[in-house]
Amino acid sequence: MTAIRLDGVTKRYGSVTAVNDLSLDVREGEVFGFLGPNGAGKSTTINLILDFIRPSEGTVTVLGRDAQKESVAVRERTGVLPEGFSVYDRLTGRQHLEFAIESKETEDDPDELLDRVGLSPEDGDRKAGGYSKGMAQRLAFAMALVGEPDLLILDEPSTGLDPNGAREMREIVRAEKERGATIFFSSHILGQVEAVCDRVGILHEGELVAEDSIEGLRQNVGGDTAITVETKSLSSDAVSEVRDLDGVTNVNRDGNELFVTCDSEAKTTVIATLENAGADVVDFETDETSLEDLFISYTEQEATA
Ligand SMILES: Nc1ncnc2c1ncn2[C@@H]1O[C@H](COP(=O)(O)OP(=O)(O)OP(=O)(O)O)[C@@H](O)[C@H]1O
Repeated sequence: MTAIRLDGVTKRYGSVTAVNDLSLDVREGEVFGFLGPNGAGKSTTINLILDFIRPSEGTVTVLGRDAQKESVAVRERTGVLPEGFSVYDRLTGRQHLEFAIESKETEDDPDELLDRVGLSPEDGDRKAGGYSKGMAQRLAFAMALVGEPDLLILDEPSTGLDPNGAREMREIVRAEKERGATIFFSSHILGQVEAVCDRVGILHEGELVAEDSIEGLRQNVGGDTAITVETKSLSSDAVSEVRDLDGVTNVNRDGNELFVTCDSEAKTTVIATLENAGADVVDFETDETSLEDLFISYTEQEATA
């Protein structure tokens, strides 16, 4: 089954065409990165998927159901982390989760959910109005996870998260995929997307200008990629595992920092391999220029077409 299918979808706001004849398939069980510069139409697409707005033309099918006619059934099976989520100031973190659990009529344990997103039981007791940006984002993520949804829609999920929080978010995304969920991950931060996504779609001025694996897209740009990984602890086993990966051409270690040169296809697995091998990854930096090139080459190609 296809988790999300958009077929010839157009959304107009007066003279503005936010999404133009968009056709897109997100496969069941994959992590799909939805990329695009500001104003490309990403939020509009998410709002169409969730039936918050209606298309001017075309059809949207989610989890095998018509997104408009069966929106309630769709939302029951979908967890959403909206962009710019604002908390209810007077409710505690735990009350937010209790509310989400009640709405979805599930048996989740709020404290387990808090723990999963790195919030302590004491944080859960606090009024969310006093939360930091990152804490509020973690809470929103926990709310999206309620009820083991078949589909997770994450709109700019790393907003407000420090590198540690972003890493934890990636781990949860991987765990949710492992559980069998489909994850639709919208962002304009390429590095975050490529560390977890199986495939990406690049949206530009309301049109899909590319739909492929990051490796596939990157092959069009070509060249080796450099990754600098900062860790808190790095075992020699983890370093060896990275060295043994196909496509890794060079690995240099300096204390807890690792410098990896690899071809485009190996890149996605380097961070995952390190994290799976128990390395405590604090932050990583990829060859941003080539990522930018990738993005720009697709978005400018269309602009000049
Ligand atoms: N309610 C609305 N009324 C009029 N125009 C709108 C409305 N919502 C979106 N648009 C326009 O549609 C286009 C796409 O906007 P959208 O918010 O979907 O982009 P986005 O990719 O999510 O951008 P960002 O990364 O900045 O969040 C923009 O030109 C925007 O101004």
